[in-house]
Amino acid sequence: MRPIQYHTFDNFTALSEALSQQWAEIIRSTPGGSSFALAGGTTPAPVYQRLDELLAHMDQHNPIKLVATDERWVADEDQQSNEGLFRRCLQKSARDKRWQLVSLKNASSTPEVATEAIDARLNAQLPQAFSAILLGMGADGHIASLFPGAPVQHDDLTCLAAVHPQTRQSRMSLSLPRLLNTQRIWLVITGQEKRDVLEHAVEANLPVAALLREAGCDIDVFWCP
Ligand SMILES: O=C(O)[C@H](O)[C@@H](O)[C@H](O)[C@H](O)COP(=O)(O)O
Repeated sequence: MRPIQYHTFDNFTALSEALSQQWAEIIRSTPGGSSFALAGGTTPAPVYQRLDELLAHMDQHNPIKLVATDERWVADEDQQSNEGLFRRCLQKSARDKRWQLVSLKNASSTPEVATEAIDARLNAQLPQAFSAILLGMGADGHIASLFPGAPVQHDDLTCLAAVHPQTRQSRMSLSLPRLLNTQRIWLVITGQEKRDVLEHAVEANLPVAALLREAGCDIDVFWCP
């Protein structure tokens, strides 16, 4: 199991500054292009907003590809959409066309119907390995839309349709193998409850435990109380 490196901050503003600076340096120093899988949810928005500001002052316009770790199967303009969250948080850089979003959605009726087409898009438009993935974690230990009790794929890159256990919302998620194909893993969580969940995830066999067990790189946990 790869070590977890905890980076602890007094508040989320300090956490966002540190992570976005590290992120911007990866972008700045990768002239061939970099790619990132990004979590949605309520936690990471300030990190994306700070990166947007850093991109606005960056001279190098190195190619950047973004993909959601998972997307809710809703209209783009729906406030629940993770891709919509990225567009709202990264407005300046979106306007300046500084990055390309590879969408996890299409006009299909359900994620189940769309999986094959989305997978073909991911395979065609994303590099083999991400420069970094930015994950959140639910209080139940889920990452992306890999929820407790769902079968975990260990060698199939195929994206997967999922249903949120509480909201019953349809989701499309990157699979664990595709998420693990990365040079860096950033897990961004807040509060003591989530830190405790993470620290007991392996014994409780939570979805995040598969990440801890199978990661091919160190896991950087960015945490504040
Ligand atoms: O679509 C989503 O909701 C995310 O991708 C999901 O995996 C999220 O990271 C966790 O549910 C934590 O969400 P919070 O940051 O809102 O606690």
